[in-house]
Amino acid sequence: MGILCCCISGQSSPAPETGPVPVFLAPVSIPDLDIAPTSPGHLIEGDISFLVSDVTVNNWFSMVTMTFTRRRSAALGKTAPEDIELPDLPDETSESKLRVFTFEQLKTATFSFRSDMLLGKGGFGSVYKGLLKEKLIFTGYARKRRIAVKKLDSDSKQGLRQWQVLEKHGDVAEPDVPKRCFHGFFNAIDCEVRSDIETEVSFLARVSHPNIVKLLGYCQENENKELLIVYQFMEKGSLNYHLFAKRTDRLLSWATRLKIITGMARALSYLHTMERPIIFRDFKTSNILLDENYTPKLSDFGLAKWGPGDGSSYVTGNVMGTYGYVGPEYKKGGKLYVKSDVYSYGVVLMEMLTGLRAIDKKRPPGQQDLREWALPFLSDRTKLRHIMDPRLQGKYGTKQASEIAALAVRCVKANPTFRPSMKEVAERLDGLKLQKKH
Ligand SMILES: Nc1ncnc2c1ncn2[C@@H]1O[C@H](COP(=O)(O)OP(=O)(O)OP(=O)(O)O)[C@@H](O)[C@H]1O
Repeated sequence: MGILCCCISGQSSPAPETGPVPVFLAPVSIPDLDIAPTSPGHLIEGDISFLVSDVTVNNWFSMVTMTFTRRRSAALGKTAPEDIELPDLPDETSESKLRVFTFEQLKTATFSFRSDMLLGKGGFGSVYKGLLKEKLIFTGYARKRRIAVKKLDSDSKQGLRQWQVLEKHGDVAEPDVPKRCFHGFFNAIDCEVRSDIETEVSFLARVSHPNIVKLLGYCQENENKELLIVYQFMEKGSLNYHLFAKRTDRLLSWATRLKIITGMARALSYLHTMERPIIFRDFKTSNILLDENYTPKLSDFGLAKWGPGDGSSYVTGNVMGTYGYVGPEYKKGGKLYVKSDVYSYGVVLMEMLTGLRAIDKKRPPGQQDLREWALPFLSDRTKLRHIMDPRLQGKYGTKQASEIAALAVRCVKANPTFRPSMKEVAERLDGLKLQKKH
């Protein structure tokens, strides 16, 4: 892969007072990033390499001009150096744009996978916070870009675990657990048997949406048997951490809840209306991540599956998902529809209204399954307030809440054909003009 390096010239002319300083960019092919500091105007060093190799010249141009503008503003006392932020990586994530990391790079970024960098553990590995050093030599400013690194356990059992969740409750037959095997990240998508991590990367590499977590790259070092995935860092972690917290400092306001459900409806609608639809299959609060502004992003495509591509309405195969969120047509009948995601979305809507988990064995009998218990309250406007999350202390839009409750009831209909499409759900939520503040 050719690497572009931007050289700057023409610095002798005085910089204008406003607007970006003119810079001249010359693409130069260089063999690696140990650039001899002899050519004037090198802007980069260290781990900035991925920016150089991944961004287009346009991105480079905006980065350079921005840096100049900020540097000059800083000199004029307008901006403190620590305010400097690098532009985000390009939005389009495609296979070719993904960065291939070495294990050493990710080890350094996570301080050797230090325990205090651990963000959480999931079905097939642990997720660590990482800091990638990026330095702009020209300005002398450095910054660390935050990333999230998912490290696959050597013996991943996610598929098995998901099966057990369903099986424990006696809802499915003895599962035929797929054997773990590795096809390579991008060849696996059409294989019947593939690992969750392959599925995750191969789907995430094909999608791009503001409400879907961005895949930045991966590391696949066979000699070390290491498989790692690198994502954008999501500051506030997963939705369930906030929604079910007892602590009031993690309380999600009504406006934030609306922002989250609207963003998720858009993400699912995007997946379902792709040329060949993608069924997410494991929609739940722990797979919704929140950034610093509580913008929600769908994550964890480990169970995602291509939807029907031949005009039929469902696909079949092993039943996978999480108990409490799986529609009856799939759980009992093994038929997976695009609208099976709509069912799971409806259950999440109920959780967002009530602040209660989809399934909680600690609740009194009759209340343990949220869908069963909440349906009569959700269907009757006059009863809705009895089940609204008490932590909201009544601070919610009554009309909005009843409209969302009515949507939830439609989403969890036993027959998938009676459920709305995610496109319709997204449009209805948009129509409520919900996104004023969080
Ligand atoms: N991009 C990210 N930024 C910040 N935190 C993250 C990110 N991805 C995951 N995490 C954290 O790591 C935890 C584990 O994530 P992971 O996707 O492995 O598992 P999960 O979705 O919680 O569980 P499972 O995979 O079993 O469904 C999450 O709950 C979340 O708190």
